[in-house]
Amino acid sequence: MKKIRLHKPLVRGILEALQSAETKKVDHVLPALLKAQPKWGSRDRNFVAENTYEVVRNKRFIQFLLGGDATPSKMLGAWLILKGLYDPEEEIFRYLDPEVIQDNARSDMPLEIRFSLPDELSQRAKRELGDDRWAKEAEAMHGQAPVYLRVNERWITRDKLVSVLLSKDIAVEPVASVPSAIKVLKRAGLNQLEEYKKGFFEIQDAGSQEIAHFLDPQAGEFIVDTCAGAGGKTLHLADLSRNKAKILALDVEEGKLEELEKRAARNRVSQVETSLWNNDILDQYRGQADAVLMDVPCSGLGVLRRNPDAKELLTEAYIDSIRDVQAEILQKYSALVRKGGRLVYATCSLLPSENEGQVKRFLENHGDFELIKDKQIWPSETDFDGFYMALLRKK
Ligand SMILES: C[S@@+](CC[C@H](N)C(=O)[O-])C[C@H]1O[C@@H](n2cnc3c(N)ncnc32)[C@H](O)[C@@H]1O
Repeated sequence: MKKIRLHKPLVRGILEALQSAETKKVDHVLPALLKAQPKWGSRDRNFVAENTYEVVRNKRFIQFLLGGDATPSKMLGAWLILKGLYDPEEEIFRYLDPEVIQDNARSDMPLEIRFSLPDELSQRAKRELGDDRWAKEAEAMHGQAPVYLRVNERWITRDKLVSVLLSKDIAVEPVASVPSAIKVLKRAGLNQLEEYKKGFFEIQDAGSQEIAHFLDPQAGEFIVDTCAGAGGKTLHLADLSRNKAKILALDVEEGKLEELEKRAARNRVSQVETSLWNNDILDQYRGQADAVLMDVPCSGLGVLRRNPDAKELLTEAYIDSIRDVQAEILQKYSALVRKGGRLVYATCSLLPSENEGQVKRFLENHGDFELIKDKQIWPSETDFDGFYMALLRKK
């Protein structure tokens, strides 16, 4: 195997991140670590970030290569060997045999090991989706997630933003099937750009963008976004309605709504009001909303590749409990929809029990609603994250 020299501080940086990631979320660990190294250039930063994420994402697979549980140091060594980066001078490669590791990687192994999935989660997905569909989706969701932008069409057209970004050497292309989406072909410091600071675009998966289009907000409407979080979809609804719909953004977490308000200021959106969920909201707005978006909490199975360390948490018990929350939100907030009004129920899950199953159960108990259309976005067919959305109408 070809030997190369690895830059020691970078190897130490990855190791430090991996050690911290044993007890903390990798999303929290990495930014702090990179911030403490202002002298690293963008290539070095990418090298550290990518390899940290990859080792976390491939944990079970790497353990298989090493014949069992292993230290972060050995895991990183094995991973770099697989990528063809081998430096026998480096401590992390000591006691590792590159040939054995490469042979092990070529051997037959179940999908749960190949894609580092917990057995319980994978069994559930197979039961609900069937083996073939799950195999395709697990593979599609295994790698690094692509980056997409959502253009704020109130401020700039998509074509114009594409040409501005290309002129700055940022490789991008429009996404044919989603009118607001641009795919970023090579990672770049997007949130440092003047265009971002001016609110010309947000960073948002293309599948996620389909949800606001599904609701089709109109100027003059009163819209409630019941699970607004930090406002990814709220802001898109505001842009599509040309900032002319009145939007009430609700959530149960204050910190997220505060973030939404900051983003709304950057997007120059003025028609959004935020509120923590409380029972008075129902009394105040019962039967008044022209449209309600329920972007409910879910297993997040469709966004696994963005949260490589979250999959361990997706036990049967957790998925069942989150389904109860979804049913409760549907039941409770549907009272906000006016007669003839629209309701969009959405998740970032692939599981029918969180998706069409929930909608079916809701319709069985709510004869005053009807299903207009629904859609499942499959990562394997789109390279977007996996989302489900259903458009219902109150009769
Ligand atoms: C899928 S996330 C929403 C993402 C957000 N719409 C966006 O586009 O960025 C689901 C949100 O539901 C919120 N949530 C959880 N339980 C809730 C409840 N009972 N009522 C309202 N929101 C709830 C969570 O705090 C979380 O922000």
